[in-house]
Amino acid sequence: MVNITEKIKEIEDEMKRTQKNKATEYHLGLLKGKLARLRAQLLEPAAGAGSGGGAGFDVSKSGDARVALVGFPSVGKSTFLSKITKTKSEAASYSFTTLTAIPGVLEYGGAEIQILDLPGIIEGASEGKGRGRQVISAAKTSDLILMVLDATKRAEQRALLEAELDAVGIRLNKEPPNIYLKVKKAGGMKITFQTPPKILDEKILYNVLRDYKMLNCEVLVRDENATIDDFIDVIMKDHRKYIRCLYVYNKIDSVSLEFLDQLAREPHTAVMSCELDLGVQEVVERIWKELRLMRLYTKRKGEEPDFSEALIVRRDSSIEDVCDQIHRTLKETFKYAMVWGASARHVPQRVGLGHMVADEDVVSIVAK
Ligand SMILES: Nc1nc2c(ncn2[C@@H]2O[C@H](COP(=O)(O)OP(=O)(O)OP(=O)(O)O)[C@@H](O)[C@H]2O)c(=O)[nH]1
Ligand SMILES: [K+]
Ligand SMILES: [Mg+2]
Repeated sequence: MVNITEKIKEIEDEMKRTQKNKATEYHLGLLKGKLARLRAQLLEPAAGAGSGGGAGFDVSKSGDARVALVGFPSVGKSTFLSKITKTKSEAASYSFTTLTAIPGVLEYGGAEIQILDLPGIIEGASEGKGRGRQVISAAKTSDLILMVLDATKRAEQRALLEAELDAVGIRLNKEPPNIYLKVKKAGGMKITFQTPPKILDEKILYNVLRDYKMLNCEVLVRDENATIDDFIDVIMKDHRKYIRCLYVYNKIDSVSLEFLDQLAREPHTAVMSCELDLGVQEVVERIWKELRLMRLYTKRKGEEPDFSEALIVRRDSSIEDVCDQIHRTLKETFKYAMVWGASARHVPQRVGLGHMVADEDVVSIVAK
C-alpha cells in the first residue's frame, strides 16, 4: 500500500532542497500542486474506517455562531472556557487534560455563542498525530478560531500551529484569491490576466493545470499579486476554508511588561491572564467583533419596535436570511418589508427579499 504521509514527506524534502530562483520556479509550482493533492487525500476518510478519517467530534452546532479554542496542550483553553461560560471544563497542569470537545455557551450582546473547548494539538497534528485530525475537523466547522497561545512559551508556537492548520486547507484571516477558474468540457485552456502579473505567468499556470489534468478551462487572474499558492487554493477550493482567527496570549501574569506590549501590538491579537482575571472581558468583546454578527430589531405594524430582544444575523445578510431566521416558512408568505436604519436609503424604506440589512436596523416583515 502506498503511504501518503511518506509521499508528502518526500515532496516536502525535495522542496526544501530546491533553491528558489527563476529557473526552479516552475518545478516548485508543480511540487506545490502535487503536495496540495496529497494533503487533500490524506484528509479523506479511508474506506471502511468507521468513525476514523477526517470526522470531528460529535457535538452539534448550536446558537448564533461557533468559536473553536485551538492550541498546544496546557495553554489554558479549558480555564478560559470555564471562565466565560457556565460550563466547567477540567483544567490541570499536565498535557492532554481535555480529551474531547467540550461545548459551552457565551451569552453576549443578545447572542448565544457556542465556545468549543478542544484537546491540545501538537506538531504533526495535520498528519494525524494525537487527536489532531479530529481537532482540526472541529476547527474547520467554526466561524472563528481562537488560537490560544502561552505567553511564556517560545514565539514559534504560533507559526507551528498556523502551519498545521494551513496543511489541512484552513486559511486564517484571508479572503479567497481573486482568481476565476471554470472547468469546461472542451476548448482547451484559456488563461487571461486582467493586469500584468507581478509573480505568476502563463507557463506556470499551464503546467499546474496540466498536472491536475484540467486541460479544458478558463482562467482569469484579477489580482496582480496572486501567487501560485493562491492559484492552487482556487483549484482546490472544495478543500479550502477561509476562517477568521483571533490570537490570544494567555498567562501574561508571567511575562515582562515590555514583552507584553510587543505581543499586544501584533495584528489580530489579544492578551490575557485567566489566573489574574486580566483582559478576559476584552477577549470576549474581541470575539464578538471578530464574529461580525449583527443585531436587528423587529417591529409589528402599528407597534413600537421591540428593543428588548435582538435578532442575531450574520454579516452580509439579506431580508431573506432574516425571514429564515424568524421562521422556516415565513419567506413563502412574504409580501414586503419596511426597514429603518443604516441600510435604508430613506426611512422607512419598502424593500424585497434581496435587500441587505445593516447592524441595528429595525425590520418589519409584511406577509400576504
Ligand atoms: N500562570 C498562569 N497559569 C494559568 C493561566 N491560565 C491557566 N493556567 C494554568 O495552566 C494549566 C493548564 O490549563 P488548562 O486550562 O488545563 O489548559 P488546556 O489548554 O485546556 O490544556 P489541555 O486540555 O491539556 O490541552 C493549569 O495548571 C492552569 O491553572 C494563567 O493565566 N496564568
Ligand atoms: K492541561
Ligand atoms: Mg483543556
